[in-house]
Formats: sequence, structure tokens, C-alpha cells
Amino acid sequence: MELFNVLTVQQARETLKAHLPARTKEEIVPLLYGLNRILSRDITARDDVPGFDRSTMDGYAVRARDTFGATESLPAYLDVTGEVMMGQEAAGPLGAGQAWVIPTGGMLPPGADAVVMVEYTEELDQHTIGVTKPVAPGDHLVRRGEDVAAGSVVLQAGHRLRPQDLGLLAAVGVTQVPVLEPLRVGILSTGNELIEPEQPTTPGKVRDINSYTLYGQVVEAGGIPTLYGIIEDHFDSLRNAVVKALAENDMVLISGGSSVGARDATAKVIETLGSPGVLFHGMAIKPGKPTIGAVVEGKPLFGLPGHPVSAMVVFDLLARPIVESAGLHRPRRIFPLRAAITRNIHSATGRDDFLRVTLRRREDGALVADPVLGKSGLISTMVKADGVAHIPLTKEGVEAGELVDVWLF
Ligand SMILES: Nc1nc2c(c(=O)[nH]1)N[C@H]1C(S)=C(S)[C@@H](COP(=O)(O)OP(=O)(O)OC[C@H]3O[C@@H](n4cnc5c(N)ncnc54)[C@H](O)[C@@H]3O)O[C@H]1N2
Ligand code: MOO
Repeated sequence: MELFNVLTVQQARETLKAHLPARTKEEIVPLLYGLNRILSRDITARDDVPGFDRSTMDGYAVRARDTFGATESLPAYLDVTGEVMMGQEAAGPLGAGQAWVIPTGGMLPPGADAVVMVEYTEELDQHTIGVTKPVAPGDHLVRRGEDVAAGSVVLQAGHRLRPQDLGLLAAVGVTQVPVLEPLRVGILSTGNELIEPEQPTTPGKVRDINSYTLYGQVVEAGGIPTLYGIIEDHFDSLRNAVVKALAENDMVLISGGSSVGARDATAKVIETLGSPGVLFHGMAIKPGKPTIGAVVEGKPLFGLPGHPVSAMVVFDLLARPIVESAGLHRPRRIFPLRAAITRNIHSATGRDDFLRVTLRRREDGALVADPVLGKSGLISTMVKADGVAHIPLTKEGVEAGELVDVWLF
């Protein structure tokens, strides 16, 4: 029997994207909780930063033209007529031929347009200094609004906040930050052969692995997982569980029951839930071929293959980017590593292959990837591996020594 509507990974991603609305669910968090969160709105500065012209050196506020031509042998003499106090308004004005003592960060008095560093002055008496080096207007000061101009957009919606962004928000007085709510993800395992991990095994039964791997993957991607447990392979039981999970979450993952076996109810259940429903059933990928991708009333739903390796690989390719797009923390994997594969690996063209590998540094310094062989039902292969190597669908395989992209776990 043929699976219907088989898509490449790229087509599957594009199809999902076309059917998923941009996330708008937001929450307001205190600034310190905003780190690594994604802004849900543009942030506009209400105030100029700094709010006044500010010295960047310890020295004297002056009118630059009063210092023109000054040298060590012929200093420009200025009357010291005031002192700027840190954190206080400098009342000014500073008149011709005058200088005010100013600390680094102090407010420039009106009338002054530059600061002379204390190193380039000599104190003649308590009220007179000699300036030994001229300054130009604007020297040793930061202008009002030079860092941030009032009314400007300082950070855009969609931006993930870094430490420096928290600093900027503090500078403009934003202490409550609008950020995207992380996705809530409901996780269901289906199969009459499945038992809970705390149960003893009996012939024919296996412990539920996928609930645990998927839970970990959702947390890692910055989502909030909820387990709905093991659901028996029965249309009504599965439908009831999925309806509940869909109502309580922003995404639902159902592992097992995605293949074409007679008992595989997942696709049929999804088709009864709402539009557009199943978008694809089957992907040109190994492992993970019998994947179902669906959107129901704006929420993504995935029927992941039952084999534990396949479920993990498909989560990473399709679900992880969606969870990360509103995730609580920074994605760990942004770029793959390039490593030389150490064996010839065959793969069919027209299909993306993901090969479990371990990585090591060879004596000559090259990074190499050793394939971890084993069927996609074996969770131990994922535990041994450091990541997966991607053999793109355009290739018929890779030869030993060829460079491949490796996505680390
Ligand atoms: N005739 C064909 N048979 C199969 C095909 C195919 O194309 N033609 N595809 C195979 C591939 S590839 C995969 S992957 C599996 C996918 O099957 P399902 O998604 O329908 O999942 P199940 O049949 O329920 O389970 C498959 C396998 O995985 C085990 N499993 C399921 N859930 C869990 C879990 N939560 N924890 C641990 N192990 C789980 C289950 O016991 C089965 O061994 O179909 C192939 N068959
Ligand atoms: O796709 Mo199955 O997922 O090859 O094991």
C-alpha cells in the first residue's frame, strides 16, 4: 500500500508554515525574567538616552573656542566658576572664558560644548586653570539622545532578548516586557503493546519510551510539555484523548499509529477534528517515513512514527522549529558541524537521510563522524550517538572521507 501525499522535509516545513498563523499569544514578564525570551511587540523608547549632554572624562567643561591655540608653553587661562555634581542638574550657564569642574558622566552645563581632560590642565590657583591642549566642540562628551533617541524603535518584535538587550530596556525604563508565550505541547503515546516504565515487562509488551524522549525534546526546545500517557489503539479512546490534548495545548504530538497498518487510527482521528486537517502523510526521509503532519484550527498536530529514533528525528525536523519560535530559551543548535564520514553510506536519492554518528577529533586535527549502525527501533543507538549526519536528498550516499553536516544533540 502506498502512503499518500509524501513530501520532502522542505516541502513539509513549507506546507506547515503556510497553514500556521504567526504566534501572537503573549505575556508580560518583569525585565529580569525577559532574558532569552522573544519580544511579542516592538519596543519604542520614551526618553532620550542619555537625557542630557554628558561628560565621558574627568576634567573641565569649557567652550571649545576658548581653548583654540593652547599649548604647553602658552596655555589658555580659564576662570573656574563652578562645579558639576554627579547626578545633579548643571544649572549653568557657562560663560566665555570660564571652566567648570566636571566628573565622568556629569551633566554638561549649558554654554559648554566640550570637556578638557584634567591631564591637559594645570591648576594655577583655586580659581584659575591653564589648558595645555585645545579641544574641539563635542570632544569628550556624549550628546543627549546619542545612545537612543526618544521615539525610536529600539528592539523589534520577534527579537530574542540577550543580556545587552536587558541593559538597553533598563536604560529606556522598560521594566515590564511583552514576550511570546511558550508553546504548550501535549504528548500522547499510542499502542496496545505499551506499558508504563514502572510496570514489569511481559511477553509482547514494551515500556513507553517516546513520552519521555519527546518530553525532554519539548523542554529543550523551550516549550511546556504535558504527558497524556498511553492511549489504546482504538478510534474513540484516541479521539477523546486528542480532543482533550488539543484543547489544553498549542501543539499535539502523537507517537505510534502513524503507519498504514489497519489499526492505525491516528490519521482518521485527526481528520475528524477540524480544518484543514491532515496536510501530509508520509515524508521522503529516513528514518521517519510514516509521519503525519496536520493543522487543526491553527494548531499543529504531528503523528510521529512509533520507532523511538524516528520519532526523535521527526520532532527535531518539524516540531522543534515551531516550539523554538516562541521558546523559553535560546536554541542550542543553530548551525551543524562539518565532519568527515568514516565509511561509505548508501542512501536513495529523493530522500533525506539522517544517520546517527559519534564525533571524534582525529590525530591530524580533522573532525570525523563514525556512523552508529542500528535500526530505528533501538533507543540505545541514540544514546551512543553524539548527533545525526544529514545526507541530502540530492545524493545517492556518501563516500568515506566526504564532509557531512552533523547536528549535535
Ligand atoms: N509494511 C510496512 N510496515 C511498516 C512501514 C512501512 O512503510 N510498511 N514503516 C515502518 C516504519 S519506517 C516505521 S517508523 C513504523 C511506524 O509505525 P507507526 O508509527 O504506525 O507506529 P507503531 O506501529 O505503533 O509502532 C512502531 C514501532 O514502534 C514501537 N513504539 C511505538 N510507540 C512507542 C513508544 N511510545 N515507546 C517505545 N516504542 C514504541 C512499537 O512498539 C513498534 O515496534 O512502521 C514500520 N512498519
Ligand atoms: O521511518 Mo521508520 O521511522 O524508518 O523507522
